[in-house]
Amino acid sequence: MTVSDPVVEDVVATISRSATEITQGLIGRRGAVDEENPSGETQMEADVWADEMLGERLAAIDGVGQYASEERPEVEDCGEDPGSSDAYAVAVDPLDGSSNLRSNNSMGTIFGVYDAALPAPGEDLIAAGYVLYGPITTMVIATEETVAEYEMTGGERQLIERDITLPDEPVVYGFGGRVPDWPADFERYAREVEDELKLRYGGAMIADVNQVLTYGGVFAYPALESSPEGKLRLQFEGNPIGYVIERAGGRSSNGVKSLLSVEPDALHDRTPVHVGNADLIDRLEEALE
Ligand SMILES: O=P(O)(O)OC[C@H]1O[C@](O)(COP(=O)(O)O)[C@@H](O)[C@@H]1O
Ligand SMILES: [Mg+2]
Ligand SMILES: [Mg+2]
Repeated sequence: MTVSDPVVEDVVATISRSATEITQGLIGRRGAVDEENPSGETQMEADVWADEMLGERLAAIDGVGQYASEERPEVEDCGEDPGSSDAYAVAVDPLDGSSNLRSNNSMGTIFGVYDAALPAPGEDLIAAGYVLYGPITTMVIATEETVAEYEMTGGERQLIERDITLPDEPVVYGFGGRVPDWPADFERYAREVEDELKLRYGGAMIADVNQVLTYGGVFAYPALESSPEGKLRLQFEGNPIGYVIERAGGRSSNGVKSLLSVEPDALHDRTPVHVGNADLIDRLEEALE
């Protein structure tokens, strides 16, 4: 199944082809480099390498006017200005969960295609999705039409399921941050959820969110006492994942409202992230009031 917008299809096909190379290229790139990304986090060799590969390939697509990534400070202009023409902007988290490289656990690649110049609110997304490097490599793509899952074989994607929606009965939860660093109102909510659902937390948002999409439940990287904006980045993580989960019938929230309606101030803004079954996110917002 191809995506009906040709530019989005090109973006998706480019990421699909790169996914196999990324899994193979992780070997030998599991160490840290002596640099920090714009969020002040240590970069791994594979973070920098995957960003360079995806940046070069995505910027070369006709109709992609901007490329931005978690790993580089500024938006790269690569053609038309997305704010004033037919071009789109692509925002990428080249490797999500790269601290899992050393321990060889799951990771992902996240992308969002915005019909606006970056930074932009998630309401300007026209497509978003992710690659999950698990025991097999899969891809989830959300567009205005559908949410679909693919298995990746040798750079080609094979449709497994379309019109994916979150199961009605939630099963799993995963919450990031150290418990003593959780604000008291979030901790009270977490205690309730713990009684109802099973813990699944693996340290890569994509892997944890894919469990929520598959089994139903809630994923959060909440506001912390030490970091009221949480850890995850709105443009590269919060918005794309909020879009996927909302397109699949769930809800996203920064604690107050949909992640997609948050106006960004800067490219690398962080935000508390909560996504999952609608009633679990409604309860979260009530708990944080
Ligand atoms: O190590 P922690 O605090 O549990 O953080 C894990 C979270 O941080 C992240 O790894 C941040 O993403 P990056 O690896 O892209 O920086 C998320 O994928 C994950 O949910
Ligand atoms: Mg990430
Ligand atoms: Mg990353």
